Amino acid sequence: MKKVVIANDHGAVEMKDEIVNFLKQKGFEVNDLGLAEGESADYPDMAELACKEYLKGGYEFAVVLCGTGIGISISANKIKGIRCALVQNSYAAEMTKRHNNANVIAFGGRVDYPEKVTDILEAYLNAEFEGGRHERRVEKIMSLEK
Ligand SMILES: O=C(CO)[C@H](O)[C@H](O)[C@H](O)COP(=O)(O)O
Repeated sequence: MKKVVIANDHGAVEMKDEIVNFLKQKGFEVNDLGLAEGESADYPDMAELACKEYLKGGYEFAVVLCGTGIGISISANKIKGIRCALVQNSYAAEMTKRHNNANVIAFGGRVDYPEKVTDILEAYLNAEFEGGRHERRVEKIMSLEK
């Protein structure tokens, strides 16, 4: 079964639950490392949890969420091997897979999106990395870690 790991801080519990249910309906096994209602944590810690678990291998991608998605995506992108995209709509979600081959996708639980967040995630799921000139650019992104 295809696996996904997900984590959230207290700013995105409801949205995390919506995404977990959606991914399960899509046939993913979801490793939910995030918070439930009433719990609280700092978003860099939740980014580290999800991304380090993802990097162990066996996962298709990871999802991270905080109130805006900003803090947790900044944190995720500090971890070697991670290309985290904070996406605002389906177009960005599709393109970050096609062009950046993002391995982590971030959302903000307190953000008003123009579409259902699950539709945005679906655009990412349905897209494929194009390779070609984008491979070279992704390699350049990764070489910035050195
Ligand atoms: O960090 C954030 C934005 O970059 C997230 O929105 C966090 O969820 C937010 O900082 C949490 O703030 P709170 O006052 O502890 O609810």
